[in-house]
Amino acid sequence: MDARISPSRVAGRARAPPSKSYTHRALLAAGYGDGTVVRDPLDSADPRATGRAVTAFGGAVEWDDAANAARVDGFDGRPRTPDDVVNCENSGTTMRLVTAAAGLAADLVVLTGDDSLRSRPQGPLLEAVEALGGRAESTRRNGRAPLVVGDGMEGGAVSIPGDVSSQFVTALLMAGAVTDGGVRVDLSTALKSAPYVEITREVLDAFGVETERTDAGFAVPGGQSYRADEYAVPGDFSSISYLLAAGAVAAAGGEPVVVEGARPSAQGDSAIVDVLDRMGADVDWDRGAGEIAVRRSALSGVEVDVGDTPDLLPTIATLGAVADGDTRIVNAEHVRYKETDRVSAMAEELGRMGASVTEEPDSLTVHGDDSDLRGATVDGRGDHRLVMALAVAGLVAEGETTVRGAEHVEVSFPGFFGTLAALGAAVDSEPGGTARAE
Ligand SMILES: O=C(O)C1=C[C@@H](OP(=O)(O)O)[C@@H](O)[C@H](O)C1
Ligand SMILES: C=C(OP(=O)(O)O)C(=O)O
Repeated sequence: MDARISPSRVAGRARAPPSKSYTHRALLAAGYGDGTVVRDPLDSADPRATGRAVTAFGGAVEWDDAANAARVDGFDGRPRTPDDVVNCENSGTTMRLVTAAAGLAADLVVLTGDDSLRSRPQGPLLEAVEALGGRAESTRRNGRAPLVVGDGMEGGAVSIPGDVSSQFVTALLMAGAVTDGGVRVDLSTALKSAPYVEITREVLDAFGVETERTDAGFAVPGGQSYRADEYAVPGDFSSISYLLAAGAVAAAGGEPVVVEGARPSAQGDSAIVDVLDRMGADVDWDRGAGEIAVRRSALSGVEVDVGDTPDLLPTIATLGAVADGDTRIVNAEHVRYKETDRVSAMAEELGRMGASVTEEPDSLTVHGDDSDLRGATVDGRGDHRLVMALAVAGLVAEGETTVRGAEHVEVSFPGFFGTLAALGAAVDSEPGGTARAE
């Protein structure tokens, strides 16, 4: 599906969708337990994949849209061996978290995913599961899915790199809690995306599962049970970043875009508020009310370290194309291991729209002074974050922008185009008309 975006002004209130990261963890934690109602879950493609894995492991997940809840019956401890392969589709979080869970199964579990997911690195996690006494192999012996995992992983200590994916740590902590001996994860290189491990620890704590920071990494004592009657998911700051960016570049003169559902949590991506502030945006976060207001203002380039916040790179790159001066996004190599290589994909696609961008292995610099955004046909490359960041650029490009593969917003923010339209953006994301709020 194509989305066509014409230059627009936006204003009004919008609600952030619930957090994808919290939803994945809550569904799987509920699966490790004996039953939980997950309130305000993100009902989108990636959490649905985690929900199906919980079901395959012997639990049950009922999505109740009317009640805004997912009712989970857990498999209570070690998962049952699934009857069929587990397809994680496009979701890296699902594949990593489910790989460690599968390591606990008595027999073998086969995990696969779409083309993108089967190209993403899993090797260090497979080695860790093997070091803990399970079996974990890549069928193509290239460290990528399809995977064959199982054979009753036990507890113990493992060393893994921290600069490929923090999801390996999350996965081992979640599974380690139900082993007899617990799991200690020592990091052999500095941890990137570290706030995501704090999200994990926050969710596990809410399910009564204790974790620890150690000198070399993290540990989880064994013999624990996941227990929570209810768990409520907060709003998603990666999704919020697109709405705030839309307001910062395209809000109608003097009028704010107000994003609701922005309560403080462990999400590193709340750093988008600080990034916008440093760029000169008129942005105000009322933490108590969970609301962020942003008005359009002149933006200036800044340097942003995305070591902790890889998912913000596409949003910041778009902001950089609108700002004056250079926006340098550094510490970004791990952003290449996502649904696409987002460093080079954003360089190329923003380049098609007239942005001047310099790509280096670990950084992306957008030269705002040499960037004059013009409408173009750009390719979302099957990556939800590219689609959303390029759509925001389309709000201020001269002429019409067509984003290919717009349906991929389904992964994390299914209502994205409707939300933009309700704010007043001229967006046509369906055959037969331009959606614009009255
Ligand atoms: O654990 C999570 O929920 C996530 C961790 C991050 O990945 P990495 O740890 O692989 O950087 C992030 O990019 C991803 O969108 C979600
Ligand atoms: C990288 C992402 O998610 P995952 O790793 O779960 O595919 C993302 O949502 O940007």
